[in-house]
Amino acid sequence: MHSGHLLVASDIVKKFGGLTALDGATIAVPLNSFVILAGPNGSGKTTLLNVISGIYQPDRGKVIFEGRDITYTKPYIRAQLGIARTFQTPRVAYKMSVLDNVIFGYVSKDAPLDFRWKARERELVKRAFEVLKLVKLDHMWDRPASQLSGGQLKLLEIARALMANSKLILMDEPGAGLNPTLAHELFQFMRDLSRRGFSLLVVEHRLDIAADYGDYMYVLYNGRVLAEGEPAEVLSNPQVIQAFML
Ligand SMILES: Nc1ncnc2c1ncn2[C@@H]1O[C@H](COP(=O)(O)OP(=O)(O)OP(=O)(O)O)[C@@H](O)[C@H]1O
Repeated sequence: MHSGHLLVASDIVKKFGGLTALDGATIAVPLNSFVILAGPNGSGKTTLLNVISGIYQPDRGKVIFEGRDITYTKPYIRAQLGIARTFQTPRVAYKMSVLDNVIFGYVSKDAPLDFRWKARERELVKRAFEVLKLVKLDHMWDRPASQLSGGQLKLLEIARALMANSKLILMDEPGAGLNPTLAHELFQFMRDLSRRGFSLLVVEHRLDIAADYGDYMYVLYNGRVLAEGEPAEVLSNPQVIQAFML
């Protein structure tokens, strides 16, 4: 089961004291795919992203990335292996330029100063520009990140993940706070990325929009997978409709 997948999180249980946030959830992300993780508030979506990125360790279950068991590996090791995470509120350095955000997002903040200096070498700057071109922010390279719009900040976070050569990008509600036009553009961009060698696992509430672009959807409910499959099909499942109404 699930052979050939980039990531498999199987039978994940995560408890917070007496509360069971995840209760045996299993999801898989194939190579080159855009997978949507949906579910009502409190169903365990963010907790599952945190278990996959290593912020939490599960009480039961396994996380397998490229065939390797990473259930108990530290977040920075997972980042080195190719797992990137973006957050609901973009975590960028607002006073730094767009270009420096891409470069220094790649070089860890606790890296020694001379290493950080080396990061400015030509090759890295060149690559940062290529990545910025990909997210269409190259014309803004010397502006402080504070001048970017909400949608552009999300693209900047994606740029940092691309700069780090990530294979799997975990995103928490990228569509939040964007107008419908921008949300469509962002999801289209994410779909394009998934056709260029990156896989995405995305927690999203704007399902009316995201469903058009995702390859596969999981719906969590009370910490378990209630339904999975092609997005349009999943969203017309009566159990799913009921879960979202409760
Ligand atoms: N660090 C924590 N300590 C205690 N309880 C937590 C913690 N993190 C999450 N929970 C609880 O676990 C459950 C699942 O939360 P989680 O944030 O994963 O849900 P979610 O599906 O992402 O919800 P939302 O859509 O509202 O973001 C909730 O009941 C939440 O209160």
